[in-house]
Amino acid sequence: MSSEHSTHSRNPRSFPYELRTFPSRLAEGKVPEEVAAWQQAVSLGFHGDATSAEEAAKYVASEEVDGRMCTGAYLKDSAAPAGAWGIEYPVATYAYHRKGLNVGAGTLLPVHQITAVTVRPSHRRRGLLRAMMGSDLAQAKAAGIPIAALTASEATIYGRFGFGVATHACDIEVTVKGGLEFIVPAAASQGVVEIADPTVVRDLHDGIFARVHGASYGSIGRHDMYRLSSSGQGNYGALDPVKNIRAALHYDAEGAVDGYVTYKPVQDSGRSAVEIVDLLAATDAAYLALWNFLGSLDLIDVVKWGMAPVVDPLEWAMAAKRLYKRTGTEDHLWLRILDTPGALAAREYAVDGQVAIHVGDPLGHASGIFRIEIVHGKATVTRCPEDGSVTAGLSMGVSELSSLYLGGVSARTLQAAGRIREEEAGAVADFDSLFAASVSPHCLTSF
Ligand SMILES: CC(=O)SCCNC(=O)CCNC(=O)[C@H](O)C(C)(C)COP(=O)(O)OP(=O)(O)OC[C@H]1O[C@@H](n2cnc3c(N)ncnc32)[C@H](O)[C@@H]1OP(=O)(O)O
Repeated sequence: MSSEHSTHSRNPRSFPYELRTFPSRLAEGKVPEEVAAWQQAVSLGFHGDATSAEEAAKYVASEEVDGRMCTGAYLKDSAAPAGAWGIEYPVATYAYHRKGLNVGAGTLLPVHQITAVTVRPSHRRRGLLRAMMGSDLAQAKAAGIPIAALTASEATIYGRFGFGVATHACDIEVTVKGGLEFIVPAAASQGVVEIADPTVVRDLHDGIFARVHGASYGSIGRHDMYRLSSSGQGNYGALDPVKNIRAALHYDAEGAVDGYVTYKPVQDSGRSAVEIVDLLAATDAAYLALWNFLGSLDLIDVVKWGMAPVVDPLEWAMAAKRLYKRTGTEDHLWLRILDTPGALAAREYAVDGQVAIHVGDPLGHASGIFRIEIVHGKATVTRCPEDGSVTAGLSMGVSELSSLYLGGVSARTLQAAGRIREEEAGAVADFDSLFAASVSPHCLTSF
């Protein structure tokens, strides 16, 4: 039995549950009962509708593409009467799939993406999340995965497990009444934008996303359901196509599609608005041209988007910068380094230099003193003895290192926030010169 399929036993008095891990996959075209019960528990945890058999089959078919592994926590025994949710329904759920994280220089680092974390209301605050997380991160580390990731329902949950915010997403509102004016109009009118049936986006999604992913620092792989949700062809909780979603494609000079936007009209405090469902642009030209198109929509006052980058070229392209309003900024991608040398050596660095850091990790996966030496943009990371012979310039927790990893926040900022300690004068500045990123990391994927 592989470690990923193991059953864990604990003292029944303190932990009357067993954890079981299994793949989300169809068996002879049908959803296995264990997987169906797990899907119901997830719906319950997120206050969704009960999942129909037809929906469960579609979810599982999609999750099979991702190689999703599900963990359930099951009561070892229960006095529940027949028909009630007894030992066959998990009281807690947890899942992962593994894709890639763009860490620069064309490297897609294997990443362990955690999702579908729920604990039944009647079993909360008894350590179920802690048990599932502890067991899962240990297995990911043992499998050689250098980093874990999630997008969180609340910002207060995951720091204690060593996760740190690595990217943010912004809510923006762009006033487009009368059209968008660009400082360099030619930069926003390359190629052609044309309306398409949204089903076309479902089929184009994977190819275009692969290009965007490969080119976008901080991007994380998308699960299969994105083909449907981006194109309005269904999502968790609602598999019927959404009728008011529209799509426009961007064609490059050779006539190849290198970007798209899907959007839908919404009423917004008396204003006529469209909301972007998904916008993928493999080139700068496609990005501005798609915005130029959105700016040309008649009868629309404002375009809204919830996934804009922290530093957005659109804002700098617009003649009337004040018509671009950032209405919110939220934590988006949380990372959790599991293998400090592996993760740090994979990242791209702009300048050469060296720094030594001390990393604390209550779970032990990432902790130690590490010397990071960068030559020609490549890091060599050496674990140092902890016998006092090596002094680290900086001390931080794994959550802080995970936030610093992509350069989305500086060590100076975390020092000012009281979260990292400078042990040797100048170490914060040295660290920042090495870890600074020329582009702000941005991730267009939630999971
Ligand atoms: C990646 C994702 O899937 S994000 C989705 C997360 N899921 C949800 O939001 C669904 C609704 N919420 C839930 O199902 C549960 O409340 C969960 C999963 C958030 C927490 O599960 P629990 O089993 O209650 O957590 P557990 O008892 O293991 O608590 C572990 C620690 O986290 C803390 N904690 C748990 N939930 C929260 C919370 N919502 N906010 C702040 N702290 C929390 C606990 O206080 C405890 O802290 P401590 O060990 O430092 O004392």
